[in-house]
Amino acid sequence: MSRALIEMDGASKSFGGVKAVNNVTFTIDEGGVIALVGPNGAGKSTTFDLMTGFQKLDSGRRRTMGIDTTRSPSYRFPELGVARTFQKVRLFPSMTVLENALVGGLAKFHSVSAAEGAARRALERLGLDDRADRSPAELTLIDRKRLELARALVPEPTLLLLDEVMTGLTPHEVEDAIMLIRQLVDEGVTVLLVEHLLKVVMRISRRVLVLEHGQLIADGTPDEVQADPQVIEAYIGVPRHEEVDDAGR
Ligand SMILES: Nc1ncnc2c1ncn2[C@@H]1O[C@H](COP(=O)(O)OP(=O)(O)OP(=O)(O)O)[C@@H](O)[C@H]1O
Repeated sequence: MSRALIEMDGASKSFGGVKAVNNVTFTIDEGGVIALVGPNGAGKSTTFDLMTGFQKLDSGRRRTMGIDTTRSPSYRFPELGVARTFQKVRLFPSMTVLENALVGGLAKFHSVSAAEGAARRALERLGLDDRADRSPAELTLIDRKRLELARALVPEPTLLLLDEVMTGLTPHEVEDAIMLIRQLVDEGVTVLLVEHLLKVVMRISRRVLVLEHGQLIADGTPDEVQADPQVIEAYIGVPRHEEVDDAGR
């Protein structure tokens, strides 16, 4: 069996009376693309926050690269090989594009010049190197997303968590994003996606986890998950025969 990168054991998180994540257990093993899907408010982003130390677990445990990180803060994760993007792009407006990318490498490299080298390589990869000295305010939405992805790549992660990076992209931009994800996988990066574009998810993932109301209701291959009645009911909300009818078959 391949190496366990992140193990969540009985993870729970509530906000007031809302159980955002409710006793969830899963392991993210190494290799390929894995997706975390579910309806709006199912707890996907909170699960990402719990996996990366951006939210404290109310109960349950977390291991990262085999180390108990249940109480570790978010800044420890890049050096462990885990990086992420956010659903709402988080950039520093008073810093340049290069500086925003470079921040992603400080915890890993412990030297500004090494982090700057990695940041320049990541910006080049995302096609932003010609705007390194600009303000992020001058970038379009897609380029701000690219910059956030560049920042996540700077520490050269083993596991990359992408929170809805394809939302709002044109079909052409989605294909570019898929190509980049596949290149990263070829280089040995494991990619965990939260994504609403189900067709894309089913095309590129080897494994799909489904959350509903904070609980894990399915975990399997795209074919297994799409055939699961609980998933069809909860997530797609349309009985299978109606879907088939819609497709004109
Ligand atoms: N910081 C917070 N404070 C209060 N409630 C929160 C907070 N973060 C999330 N929630 C609530 O927890 C639940 C799960 O939210 P979460 O954002 O994790 O779901 P999601 O699956 O990522 O949703 P979406 O697909 O809409 O992004 C929702 O009911 C949400 O309103």
